[in-house]
Amino acid sequence: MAPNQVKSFPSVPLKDELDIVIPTIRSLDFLEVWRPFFEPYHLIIVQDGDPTKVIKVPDGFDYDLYNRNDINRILGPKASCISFKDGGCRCFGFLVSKKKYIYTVDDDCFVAKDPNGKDINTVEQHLLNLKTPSTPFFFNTLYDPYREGADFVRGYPFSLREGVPTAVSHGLWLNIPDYDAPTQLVKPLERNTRYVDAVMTIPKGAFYPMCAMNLAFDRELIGPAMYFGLMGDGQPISRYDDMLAGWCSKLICDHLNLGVKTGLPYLWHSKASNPFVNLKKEYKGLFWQEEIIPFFQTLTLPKECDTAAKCYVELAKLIKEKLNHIDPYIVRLADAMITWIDAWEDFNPPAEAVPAVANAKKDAVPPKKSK
Ligand SMILES: O=c1ccn([C@@H]2O[C@H](COP(=O)(O)OP(=O)(O)O[C@H]3OC[C@H](O)[C@H](O)[C@H]3O)[C@@H](O)[C@H]2O)c(=O)[nH]1
Ligand SMILES: [Mn+2]
Repeated sequence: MAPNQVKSFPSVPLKDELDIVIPTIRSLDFLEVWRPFFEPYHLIIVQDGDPTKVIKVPDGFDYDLYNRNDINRILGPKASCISFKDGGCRCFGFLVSKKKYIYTVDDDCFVAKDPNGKDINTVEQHLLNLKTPSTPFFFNTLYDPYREGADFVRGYPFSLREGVPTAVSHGLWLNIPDYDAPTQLVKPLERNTRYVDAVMTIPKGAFYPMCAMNLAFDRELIGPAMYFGLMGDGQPISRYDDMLAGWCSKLICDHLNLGVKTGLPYLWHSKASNPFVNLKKEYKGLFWQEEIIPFFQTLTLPKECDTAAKCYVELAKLIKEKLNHIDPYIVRLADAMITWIDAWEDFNPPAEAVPAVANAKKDAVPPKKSK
């Protein structure tokens, strides 16, 4: 069946293909409203903050919960690359998962309703987005041609209609939009009530502010690039975890001819974090990005970089070399990017890796398992 004939998607949960990763420093009570959609899946919960705090997981969910002690024990010195006191700690869950797809969601996000009043199954829509091709080389004005009731419009080159594999599916949010602190401060009461029934491929060469609140990706295609940086405690910046991963993953997707989609599904984001606290955390990013983003926009990776991991190592080197004048932190970040790839390959050995390394991880002490 040609990809543009994929019009619907079995609602049977693909529990062997996807893990759900949740970073939390608060509570997991939100899982109750997601139960119909999440219960079939394995959850990887990354508990941030005080590891002695007991975070209750509602009964009936299959999960592994990792706190900071687990991360330190499992990664050893390489744990230094995982943020503490920042939602970016979630990338530890991406590392230890063994599934093809990841869905990551924040603990203040709830099930939204579509215009017909139907609960939105975000997992199902993300899987549809990821399992149908993207069209980064030529924009289809009727948006995603692989969706029910859509197709390629007149003039769309037939040579491009197969599309490319989709690596990232970026969902959106009703109610509290993902605004930066200055915008939150001047528009504290603004709520997003606009449901746009569209999924579109972000064109090759265009970057975007990737938000991790409602995000899915193909680990096998782009997992190594989904590092959420060194943020939070002990770092000069926070809340740019997903932005860094967005810049890096989009550059690498463009280089490897992989696609990134944004749009449906929506969820309901309920918690507006404190804009004054957020400003303190993210302000350096507001002006650093004015220099970092043009760096990404003008960067070309060598053609020898034919995997996400190889691209990422090269990118870390270039960031260290070209951006270190911004702040000494950039050097630490670039080094942490390399540590991340080392840790990634410990858990996800490349085909030619020595089996002994892979076995070493089997001896790692298991985390707190579900009941
Ligand atoms: O120190 C921390 C702070 C938060 N978390 C967990 O991360 C998730 C997001 O936290 P929060 O809802 O407070 O963030 P927002 O202000 O809504 O903005 C988010 O936008 C999307 C990205 O996730 C971004 O990183 C956030 O800035 C939530 O699950 C918290 O429990 C944490 O683990 N450690
Ligand atoms: Mn939030």
